[in-house]
Amino acid sequence: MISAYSGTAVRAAEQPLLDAGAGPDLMQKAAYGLYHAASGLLSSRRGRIYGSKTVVLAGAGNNGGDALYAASRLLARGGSSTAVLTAADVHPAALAAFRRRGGKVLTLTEENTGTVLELCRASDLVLDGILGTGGKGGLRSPAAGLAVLEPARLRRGEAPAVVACDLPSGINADTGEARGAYLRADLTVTFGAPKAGLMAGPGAAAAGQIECVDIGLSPQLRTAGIQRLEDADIADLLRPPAPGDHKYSRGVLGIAAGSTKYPGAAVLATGAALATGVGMVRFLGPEPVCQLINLLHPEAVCSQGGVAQAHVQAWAAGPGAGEDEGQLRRAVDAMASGLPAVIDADAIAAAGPGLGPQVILTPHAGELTALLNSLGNRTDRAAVEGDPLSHVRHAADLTGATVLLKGWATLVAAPGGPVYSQAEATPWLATAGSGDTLSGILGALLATDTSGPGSPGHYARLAAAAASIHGRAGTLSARGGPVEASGLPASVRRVLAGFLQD
Ligand SMILES: NC(=O)C1=CN([C@@H]2O[C@H](COP(=O)(O)OP(=O)(O)OC[C@H]3O[C@@H](n4cnc5c(N)ncnc54)[C@H](O)[C@@H]3O)[C@@H](O)[C@H]2O)[C@@H](O)CC1
Ligand SMILES: Nc1ncnc2c1ncn2[C@@H]1O[C@H](COP(=O)(O)OP(=O)(O)O)[C@@H](O)[C@H]1O
Ligand SMILES: [K+]
Repeated sequence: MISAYSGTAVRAAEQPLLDAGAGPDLMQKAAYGLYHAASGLLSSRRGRIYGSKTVVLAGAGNNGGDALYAASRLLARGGSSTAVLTAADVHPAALAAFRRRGGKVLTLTEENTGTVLELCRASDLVLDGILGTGGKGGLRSPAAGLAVLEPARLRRGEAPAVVACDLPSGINADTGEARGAYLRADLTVTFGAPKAGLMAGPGAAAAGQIECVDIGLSPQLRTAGIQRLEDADIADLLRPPAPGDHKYSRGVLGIAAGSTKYPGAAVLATGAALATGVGMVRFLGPEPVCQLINLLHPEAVCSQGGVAQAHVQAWAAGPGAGEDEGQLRRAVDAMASGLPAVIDADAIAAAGPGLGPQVILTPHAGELTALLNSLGNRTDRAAVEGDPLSHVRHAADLTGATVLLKGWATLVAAPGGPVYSQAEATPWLATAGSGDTLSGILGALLATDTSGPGSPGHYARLAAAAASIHGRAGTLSARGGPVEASGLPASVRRVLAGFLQD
């Protein structure tokens, strides 16, 4: 499990060490970690450090100090380096050390921004040390002019690798918000602990890969702001069948998805649930959709009955329900059943206060906006996309349900409890029907779960695991190209086989 902390929490953890005079030592540890990661990147891109060109973007605070000390170490290995100062009062000792090693220095102005961008693009590496956890708001002029710099991962052809020192400059370390211009990175080398702002919203998309350097803060860090499940955590949540199992002991999932208008959603949700593994799928829906499911997934048991008549361990309801009154009624009944229930798409609008954490709402940003507005919380989609962390937390607290907000980094908030962020997906997953498969995956995990409600955040962990499996399946399906939602179940099977074999 990776635990991320707000910038505020990390700064509070640093304070006793700073009070004890350990500031310079912490900075050297941070700078060494940054140098180590940057030199690894340079070696993999061009074979050696000797002869490499680095541009350091250095702001007024300690973040600039870290970056300058790291660049000094690269200079010592035969690289060349130019420091571009974005503020007047850059860390004096770090700047002096950089100069002593032969680094060149220039000051950024609005007039020379074009030249500096060319210098960056002609280099091998850009170290972003403009702003760290002390940053307030987005980048201001003249540094704001550098925000057009694209990291190598987003460019075709030659481009410098951009390495963010602690966090991409301009990103809010607590929330991941960008309240103005910000830089994007290929790699973020973060100090002490990952910042929550690297795992949510614009910050998550800007950070690139995240590497954490231990500078000895762990004993001081208490409550994580965001957690991320890793392989072992997900494997722990999976329930492969045991020798004594039969189909009912494994778990039965009730699916109320699809409508005569959107029959495909039923096929995708059912296909993904079967690929994730359940004892049985009981499918409820209108006659023509049942016929389609019988044809494409003959193992599913179909009926046009209601939720009360179906004996299941969990529900997945809502995908492709459209305005089908029968399906929307089933989703409402599933929410009220007390059983674990994934509620997606059109059915999310029926959610209100007083739900339990076993109800998992799975909105995208538009659906979350509508839900919050319906609960009297005026907001718009841009605000949700700008600060998904606060909005997903708020929705979980207002409804009492677990809320999974889809996106590049999918966030899952338990009411009053932990928040998880999973970012294994590829933007190719942003395709019609992909959300329907997520409902099926999560429904199957809920139906086969035998550990019960247990600890707070249990359902949020299952939802995070489903998002991770879905994201990995998307990445496997894509291999750098388009994804068709109907191909996802096959990849889900392969992802799970990987977990179960390890
Ligand atoms: N404090 C420590 O001992 C350690 C801190 N570390 C580094 O220190 C950083 C935090 O250092 P600081 O507190 O100096 O903060 P920053 O390095 O983030 O810099 C804040 C400075 O930038 C200015 N500023 C704030 N917002 C601005 C904006 N939007 N535009 C232009 N200027 C702006 C402020 O006036 C202040 O001078 C961390 O992110 C990390 O990189 C590391 O060296 C590890 C140890
Ligand atoms: N930019 C993105 N990068 C990675 N994954 C994304 C991105 N945008 C959306 N996704 C994922 O794709 C899926 C889309 O779901 P959804 O919007 O419900 O689609 P649909 O309703 O058409 O099935 C979600 O799992 C979401 O997390
Ligand atoms: K930075």
